Amino acid sequence: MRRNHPSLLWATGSVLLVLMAVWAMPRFNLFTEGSGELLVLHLIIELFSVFVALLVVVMAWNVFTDENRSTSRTLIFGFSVVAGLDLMHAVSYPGMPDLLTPSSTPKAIFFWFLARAFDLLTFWLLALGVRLPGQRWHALAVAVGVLAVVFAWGTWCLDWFPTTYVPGEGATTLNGQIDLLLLAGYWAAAWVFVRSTHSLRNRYLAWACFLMGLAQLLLNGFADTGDVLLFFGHVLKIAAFALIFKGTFWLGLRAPYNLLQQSEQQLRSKQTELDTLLSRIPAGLARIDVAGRYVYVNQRLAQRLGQPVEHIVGRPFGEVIRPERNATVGQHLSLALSGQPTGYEGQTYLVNGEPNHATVWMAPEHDSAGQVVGVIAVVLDVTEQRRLQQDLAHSMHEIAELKAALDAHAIVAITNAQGIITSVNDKFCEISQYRRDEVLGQSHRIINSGHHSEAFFRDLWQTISSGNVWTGEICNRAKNGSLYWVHTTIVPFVGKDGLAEQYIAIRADITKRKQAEQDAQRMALHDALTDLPNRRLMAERVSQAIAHAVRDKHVSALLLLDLDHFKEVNDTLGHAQGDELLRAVANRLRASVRQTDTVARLGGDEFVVLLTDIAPDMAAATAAASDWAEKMRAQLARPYELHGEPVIATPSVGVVLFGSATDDPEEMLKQADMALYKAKAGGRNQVCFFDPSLQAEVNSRTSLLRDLRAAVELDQLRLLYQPVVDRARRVLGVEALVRWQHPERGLVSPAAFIPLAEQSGIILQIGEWVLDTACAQLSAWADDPVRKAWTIAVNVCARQFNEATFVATVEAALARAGANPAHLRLEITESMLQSDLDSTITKMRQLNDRGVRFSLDDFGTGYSSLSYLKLLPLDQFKIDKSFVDDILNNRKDLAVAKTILGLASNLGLGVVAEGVESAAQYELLATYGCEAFQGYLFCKPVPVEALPRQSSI
Ligand SMILES: Nc1nc2c(ncn2[C@@H]2O[C@H](COP(=O)(O)OP(=O)(O)OP(=O)(O)O)[C@@H](O)[C@H]2O)c(=O)[nH]1
Repeated sequence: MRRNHPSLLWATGSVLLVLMAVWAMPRFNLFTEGSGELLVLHLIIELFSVFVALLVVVMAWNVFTDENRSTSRTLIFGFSVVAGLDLMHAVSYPGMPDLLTPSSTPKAIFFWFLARAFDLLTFWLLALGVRLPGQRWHALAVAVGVLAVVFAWGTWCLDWFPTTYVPGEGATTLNGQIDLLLLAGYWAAAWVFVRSTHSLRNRYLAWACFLMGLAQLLLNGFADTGDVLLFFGHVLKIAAFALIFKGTFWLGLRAPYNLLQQSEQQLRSKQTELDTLLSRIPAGLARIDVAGRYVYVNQRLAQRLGQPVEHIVGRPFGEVIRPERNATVGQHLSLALSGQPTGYEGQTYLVNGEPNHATVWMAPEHDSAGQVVGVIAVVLDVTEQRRLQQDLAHSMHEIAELKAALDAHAIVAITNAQGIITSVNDKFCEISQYRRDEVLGQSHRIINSGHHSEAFFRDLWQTISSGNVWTGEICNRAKNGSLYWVHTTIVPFVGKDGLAEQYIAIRADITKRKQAEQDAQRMALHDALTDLPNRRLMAERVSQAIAHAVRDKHVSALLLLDLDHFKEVNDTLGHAQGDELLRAVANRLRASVRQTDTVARLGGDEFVVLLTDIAPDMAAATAAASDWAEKMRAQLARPYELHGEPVIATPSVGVVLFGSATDDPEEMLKQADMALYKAKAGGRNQVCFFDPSLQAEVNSRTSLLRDLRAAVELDQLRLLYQPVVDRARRVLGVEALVRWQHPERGLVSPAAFIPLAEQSGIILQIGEWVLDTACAQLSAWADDPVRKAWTIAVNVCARQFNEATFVATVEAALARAGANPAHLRLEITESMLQSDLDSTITKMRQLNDRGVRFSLDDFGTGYSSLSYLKLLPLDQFKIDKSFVDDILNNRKDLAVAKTILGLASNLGLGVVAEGVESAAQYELLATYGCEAFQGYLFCKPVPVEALPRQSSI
């Protein structure tokens, strides 16, 4: 509406101006009625209207587009009628030559009114958008019909039309009323045009209607045909027709032209858009004509071909592409030109020499008649795609290999989120012994061994269902009921919602390792020889037994058993037989206890029996334990049969009872050991109970041992020397004897500390010290004229001699002191010769080769086999003091001494008699050939300073 305001203002302004002009203007006749000028002018004006109306018709006939056809029918009909009627009006104007009937003002007015009625009708049809049916020629034919009727009416039947003009009086009232009616009709039409679409045409037509109305206003009430108002009215009509022409011309000629321009513009922009699109799409495009020439290539293809677009277009493909592609491209082009779409993929090289993969499609292009006019080719670079495909294939291959490797080595199962097995590999079936169809659809419960607690599986599910990896060891049960262990890793596959969708379980068979672990664990807690629990397990069992005993208020007993002289079995029958005996002992012990009791081997020939809950109180327990212990002692004391030979191995048994919370396993074992010690000391093959008085004895042993350990470092050991003399009492050498000078205990006798030193191993340290000291002494005597020929005899105990490093230790001592090995004499005992004789001989020979000499100490007290004596590099025998002591009264002792002397003589060895305390002993021994003597008769063991300074005593 706002856009119409200026028009409305103009219209209102024009109306007011015209009305004011008409009002103010003096009325006069411009032309004399019927004058020639008037006629010519009127004719020109009307012919102009006719011309314009005909132009409109011609334009509507030819130019209007299809959608305006209906409008064009209205225009053709309306303006054909108007042109005809205006022509009739002009021709019938008074003064014009007569046409069939005389020209007259009423006749001219009749045709005028009808002409206006039809142009008003046409305006309304256009304003209301009424579309006339039929074809253009229908509209023209109806118009011609109407004209014929109206012409006939105006020519011959004018009387039928009301009088609108009276000559001499002018226009009638009716004339004025018709004018006003027309005016109203025009302006109403103008208003409808304004209110309808705001097209340019409608605006022109609105103005035309308005001017036509205005013309009718001027024509209203004109006096005669020469009236100035009549003239102005016609002028306005010309103006109105000019506007009609303008409006219809715009619609009919300008608008299509504009449309054309617009279309061209759109076409151009579409073309640009298309070009941009075609150059941007990730494919090369080409149109090739039937002659194989490029009609179009997009930028991408041109780049690919390495030439600018303008160089390619118009040239045959063979000149543009690489020569080696000619055959393939030509072949497919021919196929496409034959009307068959085709495509291929191939490798080529780009201008920069890079290899390139492309897929090419060729499709025939047809014209409207269906003839093939060319080919559209699409070239798609698939290098990256191929590379990805290759990578993918490679990855797939790798995954397949990985899977194969996994399947070959791991047990794999996949389950859904609910734990239902959806896939298993062959290994799974192999180890579980289930067929694949037996496990698919089942949960892992099918292989549950019952070994693990519910909490174990709860924890597992909690871990994996929250998206975490679970790793652990699981014991499963195979179909045949056997158990197998797997190291398991369960990996959840988490979906987009963060929840596990499926699980993959990868397992490794660790049954063997588990078995080994269990074996190792068993070995750690059991004795390999007898398969009895060992010391560690026994300690645990004792702790448990203490707890039970306290809880149940029962007394239990711990028995410590040690075979008597087992060492002799080893020594005489061999270690293997010793083992056999230990196993037999273990079996007898096992067989003689209840299931709830425990038999353990502590080591060597020591066994422990734990008898739980034997009685409710100590008195009863003592009796019960005594019975048990006696029973066991008797069982073990029965002869054994080792390789057909009967062997006796009695046990000594130490018993300790327990039942209070303060009992400590280690302490109890010590107490049992004390009782055992007592049994051994009491003559063996007997049972002794632990008695607190034993404790004191043990304590004193312990403190002695503690002091002994420190003795060497604190320099508390002393070496005494006892001379060895010949028959003329000339000193041949000395025997070194160790003593312990304790600050509080005083001089401790060797009998008190040497066994303890041997048991505890301190003897090694002491032995080394003795060797060092003796060698140093030899070295010190090297320049002494009296003592330089003396030998020093050093006692070597079994433990020391059996050390693998014994030879090296002696050599090192000699080397350190720079002593002459020939002056060192090592005294070994018979018992040392009973085990591993070969090694003994080797060691002795090694040292003997260096010059060291050997004496066999205490000869006659042991079980020396005479046969091997000759194998040993011995230098002398020593007759034990026990034979010398009673040699004067005891014939047997004398016989032994004589035998030794005889044997030595036969073997070419020397003999030293020990413990010679009286001259009678000395003389008797000398009588039987003894050449060397040692004893209080000559000299007690004395410090080096107290040794005689002269060569004889
Ligand atoms: N055959 C065999 N002998 C062993 C084994 N372990 C230790 N021995 C030997 O067992 C012997 C234990 O000796 P002891 O108990 O100290 O002494 P014994 O000869 O039994 O004398 P008493 O116990 O004092 O009556 C030593 O000779 C060890 O070498 C073993 O596993 N097998």
